[in-house]
Amino acid sequence: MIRFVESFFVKSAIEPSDYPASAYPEFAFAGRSNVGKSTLINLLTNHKGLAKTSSTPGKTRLLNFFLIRYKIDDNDSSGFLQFTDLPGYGYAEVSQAEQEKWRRMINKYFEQRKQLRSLIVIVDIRHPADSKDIMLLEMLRLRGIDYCIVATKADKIPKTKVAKTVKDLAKGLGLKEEPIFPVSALNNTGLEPLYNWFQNKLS
Ligand SMILES: Nc1nc2c(ncn2[C@@H]2O[C@H](COP(=O)(O)OP(=O)(O)OP(=O)(O)O)[C@@H](O)[C@H]2O)c(=O)[nH]1
Repeated sequence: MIRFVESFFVKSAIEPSDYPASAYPEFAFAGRSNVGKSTLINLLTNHKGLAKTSSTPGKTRLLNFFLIRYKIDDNDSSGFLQFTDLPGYGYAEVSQAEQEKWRRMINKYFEQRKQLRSLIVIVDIRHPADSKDIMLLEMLRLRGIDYCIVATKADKIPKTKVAKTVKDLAKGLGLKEEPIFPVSALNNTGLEPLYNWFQNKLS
């Protein structure tokens, strides 16, 4: 199984000319503000302070690039990949103009970042598919960008309801073959299928 054994913050950027030049396979994380994006990055990398976490929505407004060293035990291989933490979208107090700025920033990233392997779209398991999530998925489909969904905060609903909630969410988001992974950062559950997914994307 793949493990992320070392992780480093590389830089923050807005414009493509400032993106780090390295061409390692890249995975980007996106989602509405406060869904638990930073928490998920920290959990996956087992590095608490890597992405800043905060209970105040809308803290992440830049693209943050991270370098990750991975190891795969099964075949004794290792290598590097990059994570990009994309700014959160859809916080309540943000104006139309700010949202348009966000769309432009993200579109530029999708256009320029040829090493982008896949996007991890993060949603809160308790909230039905939101128009902002759907808009992002449409952008990805139009560009033919691969993605999966992570439904965070699975601990906030009864265990017996997780499977049905995930099914409804997949339907609401218009998913076809794309996987959806329920995860709880509080209980540290649901990560193995996601690690598996990363490993498959690298092979
Ligand atoms: N119960 C529970 N709380 C979680 C989980 N994941 C994240 N949280 C909490 O949700 C809040 C927001 O988490 P963040 O990781 O800062 O969210 P974010 O999406 O990075 O937020 P922005 O920086 O605003 O984009 C924090 O209080 C976390 O502790 C989870 O799986 N379960």
